[in-house]
Amino acid sequence: MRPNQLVPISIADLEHNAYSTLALNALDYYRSGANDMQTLKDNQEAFSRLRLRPRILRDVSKVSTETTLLGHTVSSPICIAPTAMQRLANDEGEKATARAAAKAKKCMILSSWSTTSAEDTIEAGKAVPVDTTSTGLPLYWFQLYVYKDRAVTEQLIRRVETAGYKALVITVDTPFLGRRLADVRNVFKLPGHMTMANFETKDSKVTMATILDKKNEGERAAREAAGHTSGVKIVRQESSLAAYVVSQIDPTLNWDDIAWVRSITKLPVVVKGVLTAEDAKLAADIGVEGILVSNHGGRQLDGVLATIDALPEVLDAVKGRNVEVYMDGGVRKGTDVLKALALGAKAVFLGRPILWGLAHNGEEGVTLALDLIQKELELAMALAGCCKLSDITRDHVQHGTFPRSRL
Ligand SMILES: Cc1cc2nc3c(=O)[nH]c(=O)nc-3n(C[C@H](O)[C@H](O)[C@H](O)COP(=O)(O)O)c2cc1C
Ligand SMILES: CC(C)CC(=O)C(=O)O
Repeated sequence: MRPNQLVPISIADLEHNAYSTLALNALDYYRSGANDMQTLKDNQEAFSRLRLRPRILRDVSKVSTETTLLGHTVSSPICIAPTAMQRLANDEGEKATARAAAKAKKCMILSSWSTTSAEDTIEAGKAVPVDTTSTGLPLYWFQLYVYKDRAVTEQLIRRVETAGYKALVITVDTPFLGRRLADVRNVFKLPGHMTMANFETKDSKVTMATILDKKNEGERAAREAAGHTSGVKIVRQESSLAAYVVSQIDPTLNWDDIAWVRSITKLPVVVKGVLTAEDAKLAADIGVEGILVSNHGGRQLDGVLATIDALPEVLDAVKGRNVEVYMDGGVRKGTDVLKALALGAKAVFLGRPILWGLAHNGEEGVTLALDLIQKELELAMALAGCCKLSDITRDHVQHGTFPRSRL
């Protein structure tokens, strides 16, 4: 361990350590939110505006967090959100995360923009022997960005169906990339030896580096055509990711496309990026199996509600409908998980905490991150008088610090 690093006993410690482990390019990409990062900050702060209402004298000697997600039993409602390019944190990247998910029997969503292919990632998870002393199995879902080229999208769906992913999570909050200022300043790009592994063909390796090089070539040609000499400082810098999103991702995406995806696959569909009652109703009307309340970790539209604050209106809007509701954003502690479950979320997903674990030491670090927050949840449940997830109710949480009787 480096001199200023901590022996990690919380997600906050893992984050602290990652700041001195990761290269600036990767650290900034992982930690940033869009623009002023108001929503990024609020995602965590909103949890601390909620207060817990524990019950006592309930025999909490045994606590179970087992649950089901779209019909599959997993050990816990704590899951892994899709984060792109995990090999920036550790060379084993997505494989390390998949193995840690397998050991913990938790659900992992793989990003479309992983630096390990969908097949190699799930194979790494499947190679981990299953712990038969408890029920449940690891579960892998695939996050889908819908490409302009629908043939590319469909081909990817077929691949992940064959590989064994059990749901498609369509991200709907990224018609364009949010403006993350640090990435713009760093002119973020993926190192040349890493690829967007799901989009590699024999003839062309899609790397951020090649995309950026092409773009800079274009800019140089434009400057020269305008009478400037080459070597002039680039005035309009851009992150290569933003350019990649513009070139590949379909900003015309709409509800008909969600219906189209549903029509070409038997896999259940989860819509990721819902923040309002209006859209939750539309998602339920179209028949999706899951809604992930998410603001993309504060990386897209800055100034939107913290997800824990948006969760209640989404839940109210689809009450009684056949759709599971999950949330992500700012979940860092067991008590955060308990608050989200008390409000009614079926599960929570962790984004950056997994990356901090990966940066700490690959698979072991992800296992540690998952274990720390899992143990915190179990303790919080016991201290709140809950032995199983169905014991957790909306009465276990309230807004603000006034006793409920005086609100
Ligand atoms: C570095 C990074 C990369 C991400 N990549 C993706 C992605 O490829 N697809 C996606 O749907 N969401 C992506 N997200 C958003 C996460 O899935 C998730 O919504 C968010 O990280 C949750 O917030 P948290 O980081 O506070 O836990 C990314 C987030 C981060 C921090
Ligand atoms: C490649 C990016 C669009 C992945 C992403 O969703 C993110 O960086 O937030």
